[in-house]
Amino acid sequence: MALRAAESIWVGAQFNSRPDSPGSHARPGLIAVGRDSGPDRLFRKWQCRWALVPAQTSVTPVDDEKPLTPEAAKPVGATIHGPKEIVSKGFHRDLNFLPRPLSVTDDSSDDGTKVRVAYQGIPGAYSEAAALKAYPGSETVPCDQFEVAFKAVELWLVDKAVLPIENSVGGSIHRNYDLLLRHRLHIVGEIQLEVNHCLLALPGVRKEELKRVLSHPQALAQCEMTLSNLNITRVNADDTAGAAQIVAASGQRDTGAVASARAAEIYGLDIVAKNVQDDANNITRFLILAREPIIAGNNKPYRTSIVFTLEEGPGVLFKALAVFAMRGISLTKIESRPQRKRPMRVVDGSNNGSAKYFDYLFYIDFAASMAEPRAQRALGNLEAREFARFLRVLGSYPMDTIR
Ligand SMILES: O=C(O)C(=O)C[C@]1(C(=O)O)C=C[C@@H](O)C=C1
Repeated sequence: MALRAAESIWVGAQFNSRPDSPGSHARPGLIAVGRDSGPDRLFRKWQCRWALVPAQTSVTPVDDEKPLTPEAAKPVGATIHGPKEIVSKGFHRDLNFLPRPLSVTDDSSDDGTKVRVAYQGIPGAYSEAAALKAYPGSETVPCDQFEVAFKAVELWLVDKAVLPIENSVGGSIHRNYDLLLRHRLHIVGEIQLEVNHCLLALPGVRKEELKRVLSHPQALAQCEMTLSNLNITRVNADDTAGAAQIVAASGQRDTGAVASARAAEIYGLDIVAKNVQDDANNITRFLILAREPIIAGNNKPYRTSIVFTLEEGPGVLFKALAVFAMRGISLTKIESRPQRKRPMRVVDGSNNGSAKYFDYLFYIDFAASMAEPRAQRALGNLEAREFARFLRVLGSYPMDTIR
């Protein structure tokens, strides 16, 4: 029996199913196990595998089920491809009730209903457009804050969350980097959206009449030059569509909003100027988050996102990054964020007194899949050579290309 972990069993059996669905109970025979030693342990640690194991594991048997026989436990590989290929011997119930194994593309909910996707903002926000681009025909669920979207996934209120992480003009959305670490969701995909901002106002208003404009801070930053030229005061709002809604409700003719053409339609505003962003190529990259990771493949370009902290010493960041360069792996993004729980590090400079440094978390995206041995070795090296004090793989997922 493969992958019978002599070491610890560290992943539960409840993947891809709702807590109240019949398949969500831990079943004897099907459990996700991961080993914590061996050459590709990091990969296994992150990726987790399905294996069939006999009932005398720590899983509580469901009353009316027979324990799985060793014969039925044989086709370990079959569980990766789907429950239908599992030999049915030993089970009382329809095998379709079993939890689904992880899959590369996971775009339907377990019971065949529409995927529910959380986003921050209200209808007409760019994040809603990104959610629909990622999951056409899905049911989009507005959330008033980024953190609410994270919680909605964790609490099974939705299946996925689509959240902005960086913009080609405004840069990183730091709040979401921080939340990625604070919550235990997995990045299962990304989506890039061309953002074309419009200046919206009450019907009949000309853009010269506007004294004030409301929008999301990122959107205002993306239109910095245009708004300065028009000499308009900028006011922050929770999201672009929310700004449009406020303008529509306020009835103030001197107040406009920077938002999408769809927001103008929804909230009954006029578009007084189109494409008001400073850069014609204004692209926002969104992450797709889920409760379970996907199994990374290598049939298309993949990106992997990790976060780590470093040990002290000269050139440690250089050495950490070298583990990728030495294996020909390109880094596509590096972001550092202060460590909230340990913001300062005191380094004893002996005769010269001690110095205080800010302590950082490093978020790195690299262009390789965790299915590739070179990526597994790079991370193994990062951890084994002890450059990294803490390391977490946030996800390994197919890269999006502009469509
Ligand atoms: O306010 C919205 O419409 C959003 O979806 C948020 C957001 C962001 O947070 O960056 C998304 C895309 C644009 O870059 C501007 C704003």
